[in-house]
Amino acid sequence: MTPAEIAPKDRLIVALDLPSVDAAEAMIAKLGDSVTFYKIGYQLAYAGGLPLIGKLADKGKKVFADLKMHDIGNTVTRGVESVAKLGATFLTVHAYPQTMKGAVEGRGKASLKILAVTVLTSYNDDDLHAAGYRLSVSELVEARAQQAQVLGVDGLVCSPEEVGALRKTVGHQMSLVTPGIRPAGSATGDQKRIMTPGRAIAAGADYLVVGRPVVEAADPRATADAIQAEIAAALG
Ligand SMILES: O=C(O)c1cc(=O)[nH]c(=O)n1[C@@H]1O[C@H](COP(=O)(O)O)[C@@H](O)[C@H]1O
Repeated sequence: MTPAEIAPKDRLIVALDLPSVDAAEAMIAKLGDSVTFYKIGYQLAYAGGLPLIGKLADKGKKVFADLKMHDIGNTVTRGVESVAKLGATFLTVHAYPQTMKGAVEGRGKASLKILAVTVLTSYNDDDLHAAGYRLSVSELVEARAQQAQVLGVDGLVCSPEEVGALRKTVGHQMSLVTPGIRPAGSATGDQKRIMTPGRAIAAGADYLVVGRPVVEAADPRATADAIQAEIAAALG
């Protein structure tokens, strides 16, 4: 699917960062038909949330399995083979060459798309240096994007700040999925590389991942609707 073909509504991915399947199902009911795409990450997956992938897919929703895999190549390959049977649209792995290679092998011809997490949006240059890297965030994102493209990865997770440069590197063949989204006035929390929904879309992001600003809102549905409206306006 080319970026222009993604419906504005399908560009918002709500992160179900919630402590239980019951809490997630209550949030899904609250959001109703406002939200078509959900993300299941560590908190919900480790609380028994993986079967929700199939349940949501059966209801016509799309699911991003944010399992951020990283292990020896063979283990990643076998793990991805298992996830490919669950009905998810996207699966994350960390953007290390062996990991990405193993993930692409595990995906095979399945419909699951592999997203490589370039540099987490809670990191800045100082955090990377503290972790032992010599490159800046923008340099490491760029290097990993090039490696991901060569290895046949389907898309990248990056901050909206890198989207403009990455489009030039990978064109429209790879989906660019951006967390670090903060509607004007919402709390930043632990995110360091952030943008508003409208600016992220204008920068060229295909999908926006939003967690706390929606699931911790007093009215999650109204917040999701407002983000959808901002996305639609930015697309013009
Ligand atoms: O892979 C991700 O989705 C991810 C990558 C990244 O670099 N930064 C990031 O925040 N995320 C996820 O995106 C979501 C952002 O949540 P909020 O900060 O609450 O909007 C969380 O579920 C994170 O795990």
